[in-house]
Amino acid sequence: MAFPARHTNNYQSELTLQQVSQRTLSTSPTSFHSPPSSYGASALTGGAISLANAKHLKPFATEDIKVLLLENVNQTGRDILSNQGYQVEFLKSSLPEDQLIEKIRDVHVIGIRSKTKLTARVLKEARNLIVVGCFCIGTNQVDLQYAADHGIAVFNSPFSNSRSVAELVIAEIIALARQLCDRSNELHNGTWNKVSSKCWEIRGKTLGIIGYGHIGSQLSVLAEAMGMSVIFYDVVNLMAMGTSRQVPTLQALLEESDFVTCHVPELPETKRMIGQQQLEQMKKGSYLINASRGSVVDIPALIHAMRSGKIAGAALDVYPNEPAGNGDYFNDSLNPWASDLRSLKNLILTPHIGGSTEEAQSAIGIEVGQNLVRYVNEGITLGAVNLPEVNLRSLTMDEPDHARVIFIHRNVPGVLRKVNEILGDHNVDKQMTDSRGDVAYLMADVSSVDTSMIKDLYERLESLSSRIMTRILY
Ligand SMILES: NC(=O)c1ccc[n+]([C@@H]2O[C@H](COP(=O)([O-])OP(=O)(O)OC[C@H]3O[C@@H](n4cnc5c(N)ncnc54)[C@H](O)[C@@H]3O)[C@@H](O)[C@H]2O)c1
Ligand SMILES: O=C(O)CC[C@@H](O)C(=O)O
Repeated sequence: MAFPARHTNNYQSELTLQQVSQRTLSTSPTSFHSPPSSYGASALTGGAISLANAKHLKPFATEDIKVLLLENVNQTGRDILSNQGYQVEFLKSSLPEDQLIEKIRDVHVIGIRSKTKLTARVLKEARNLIVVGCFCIGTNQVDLQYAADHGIAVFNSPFSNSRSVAELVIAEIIALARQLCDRSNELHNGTWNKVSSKCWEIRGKTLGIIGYGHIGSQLSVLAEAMGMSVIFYDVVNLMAMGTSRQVPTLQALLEESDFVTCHVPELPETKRMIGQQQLEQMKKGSYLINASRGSVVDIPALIHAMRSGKIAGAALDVYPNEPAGNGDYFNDSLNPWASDLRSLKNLILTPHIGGSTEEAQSAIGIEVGQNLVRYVNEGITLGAVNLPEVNLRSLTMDEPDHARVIFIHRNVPGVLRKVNEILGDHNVDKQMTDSRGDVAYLMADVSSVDTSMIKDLYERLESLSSRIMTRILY
């Protein structure tokens, strides 16, 4: 490459009118909705209503964008990236750290799901990386602060699989109440065991939801439709859906609920938030469900509570350690209590499939794929989880001598003055800057730039002491 790492090629971006108008109107991450698949089929893949006047941005350097997609990212996302002309390498599983480090050294874009740990140690080796796409909701697997401090944007799909998780939990509530999996397993083994003892309807029972965000609130609506009473506990004061009710403490929720289900993110405060003490506070004969993160429930404590009969059943979709790919890995060397867990009755164990439906994966592929393309091609950070959200309307063919300058920098006094001195020989048509913590993101479209000036602009911006990363798209 002619210039230091972390500047990038830029490819033609073919935009639909629909996208352009959404882009102009959207200023908040909450305004992002997962597009239906019919929308996604045309978006960024040569849609019928492409904006003829959109400027085709040219590469800054001559190399192609290299993309590494791990963990079986959906075809929709793969297509969006391949159709841009990027070099896309696709792997079905995640990679052990040493192999990940080898691969990540070259790539500009990486797409992962929940298994790939992008720690500071790994990201340090990612010399060319400009953006991470988490093709899922959770972003706890990425060191978001390290990424921001090094100008690497991180995107996710905040609610494309929420409905899938909520539906799985509904299925589990009924399955636990009826001991469905045990009866099915017995009959698979030839045993007819027709019992009604300790099998219940869910109508009239109380569901306690811990974490009333996208998934928790969706679940609340479904559970009430089936005749359950819903209470929830959340650190934020939230509007209750239907006739559900927020309770003031976790203990209040645990003491009142017949079913307790966890939908909190992985945070220091949520680590083992359901441990021995909380299990003791639950009603005798109640049920526990965890489809959030494996760190949230203390599993040895749950094993103890189930053996003692305090907890009548449980469903786990997530575990402290999960294998990198499919296979017979769920054993004691992965998690020391695995065989104890596997021996329990009325315990549903699923391999982190809460969001694994065709609908969810397809929508996630489209949403994250589009975010990545928009960031690589145009520097737009709308929806980023670790950088300020900055957006400018697209350059058009009527602006042939324009360049888009992106300057990610430390949020310290005096930077704008210095940047504008550098841009001062040109007309700054539009500019936006915003900060998030210690990192600020400046995007400016400048005119009267010919290609011979770009190297100079780039080098002068790179020489500023506040610089984290400079990109110039033209
Ligand atoms: N099993 C799966 O396949 C699967 C799929 C999607 C998401 N998830 C997990 O589920 C989590 C929740 O997803 P979401 O989309 O509903 O997230 P969300 O951010 O919309 O909601 C999380 C809620 O938890 C609350 N919260 C945070 N800390 C809390 C605490 N200490 N006590 C009580 N409430 C607290 C927040 O205020 C928020 O309302 C994700 O972070 C992800 O880890 C798992
Ligand atoms: O698909 C995955 O690997 C993760 C699913 C889920 O935990 C999420 O965070 O969206």
